[in-house]
Amino acid sequence: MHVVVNAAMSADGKLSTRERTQLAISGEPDFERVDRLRAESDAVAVGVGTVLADDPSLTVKSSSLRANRVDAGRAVNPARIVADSRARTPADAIVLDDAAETYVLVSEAAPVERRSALAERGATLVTAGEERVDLLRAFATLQDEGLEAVMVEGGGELIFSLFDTGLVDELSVFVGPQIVGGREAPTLADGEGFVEAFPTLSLSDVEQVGDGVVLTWTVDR
Ligand SMILES: NC(=O)C1=CN([C@@H]2O[C@H](COP(=O)(O)OP(=O)(O)OC[C@H]3O[C@@H](n4cnc5c(N)ncnc54)[C@H](OP(=O)(O)O)[C@@H]3O)[C@@H](O)[C@H]2O)C=CC1
Ligand SMILES: Nc1nc(O)c(N)c(N[C@@H]2O[C@H](COP(=O)(O)O)[C@@H](O)[C@H]2O)n1
Repeated sequence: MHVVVNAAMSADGKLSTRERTQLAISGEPDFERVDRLRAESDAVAVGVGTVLADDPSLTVKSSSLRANRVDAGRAVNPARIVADSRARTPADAIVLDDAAETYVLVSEAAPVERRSALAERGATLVTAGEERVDLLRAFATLQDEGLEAVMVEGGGELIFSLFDTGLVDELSVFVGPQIVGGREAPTLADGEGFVEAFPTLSLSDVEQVGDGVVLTWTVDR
């Protein structure tokens, strides 16, 4: 499996505001780049915090990119993955529509009625971990399901955990020209934070995109 994290952050490293509502950091040229990345992926992953905050669709927006996928014998959209220990994804969340297959990663602690509600909406549930999703085990199951190229869009809690478990191969970040501030505002990597054994990165590309810059790194092993 190859895991790419892609996100957009302000110049001060924030993914959104302290109110945790969706913030347009990048513009059209970056959305097109993100759309291409999605189109190349077998699946697009987010944490349930992003589902609750943004209600994203995580689908490919360009009709020609969708057509290319179908011509190549792939599903019209990549699958969607939500890390959601307690199955809090609302039954009417857009990620549960029929535009793509959706995997919800849950823990043993997910209430039965919540699991049933998601299964009724067509989600495939992957159970791994007692209280919180065990990402290593869950991603191994996803790989067994044939998902090789996985793009992770956020948010900061999920991104930190993926670095913590050593699952990330590549990181690309659009850095936009604004300061958001706020000690409670989500950053690219939140969680508990590292105090030692920091994951290190090797810069592979720098590209100006619109009024920002996209930095691409590979993760050192
Ligand atoms: N600018 C950008 O590119 C992006 C911005 N965002 C923004 O980020 C914010 C949401 O980010 P954030 O609040 O960090 O939420 P996340 O999307 O990272 O979701 C975090 C939640 O995922 C669940 N989860 C399940 N298993 C794990 C695990 N092993 N490790 C970590 N989390 C796990 C947890 O909930 P539980 O314990 O219930 O399972 C956790 O609270 C929003 O404001 C959104 O707008 C989001 C994506 C991209
Ligand atoms: N690339 C990018 N730039 C921003 O400024 C953003 N706020 C985000 N957010 C991510 O995009 C998701 C929305 O996807 P849909 O348009 O609904 O398909 C959102 O949930 C974040 O993951 N990304």
